Amino acid sequence: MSRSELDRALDLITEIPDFPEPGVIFRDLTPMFADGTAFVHVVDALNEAISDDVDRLVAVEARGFVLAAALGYARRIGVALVRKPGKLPNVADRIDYQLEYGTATLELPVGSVKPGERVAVVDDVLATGGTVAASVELIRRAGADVTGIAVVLELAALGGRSRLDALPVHALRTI
Ligand SMILES: O=P(O)(O)OC[C@H]1O[C@H](OP(=O)(O)OP(=O)(O)O)[C@H](O)[C@@H]1O
Ligand SMILES: Nc1ncnc2[nH]cnc12
Repeated sequence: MSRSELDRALDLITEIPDFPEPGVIFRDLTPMFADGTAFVHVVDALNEAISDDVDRLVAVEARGFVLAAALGYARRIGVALVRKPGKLPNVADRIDYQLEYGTATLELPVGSVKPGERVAVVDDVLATGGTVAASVELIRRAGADVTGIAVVLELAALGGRSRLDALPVHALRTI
């Protein structure tokens, strides 16, 4: 894939000022997800960024699910669906964390990550890093190893990378 095709795909991400609250510039990836060509290029680029020896993907509700589902299908590996609270009937573990705009809780389904597995975390946006850091903690508490993190967009000013214990973070675009 040429760089310009991926750039064209990422250029579909739009900036929405003051959403979901005043002062936040929200990066809306929905136009990129809605464009079939862009979606293919973004998923292919994420796939290249994730090491070949990964046993499982972990994704966070909701936008992370869309990316991880496509990647899991392409690789023929399973996806652990880390969810917002109150959705899962069988919770293995839960963690509270800070978001750019508020606080949140994430829950890991029972049996979705197994001890000793090599896991990559997939999400759309890395902002403060709270979401990915919480996912990494859930994975480690389940006894698995996080080998890397792949995101579409990194908001560097929010310092997410520094919260991730020097884990390899691959962002398709950093702004
Ligand atoms: O690095 P952080 O500061 O933690 O922020 C990044 C997270 O924020 C967004 O999720 P959001 O909670 O808005 O949920 P959504 O995917 O359901 O829209 C985004 O999809 C990431 O998961
Ligand atoms: N500014 C932002 N835009 C989109 N998703 C986000 N998640 C956290 N901060 C975000």
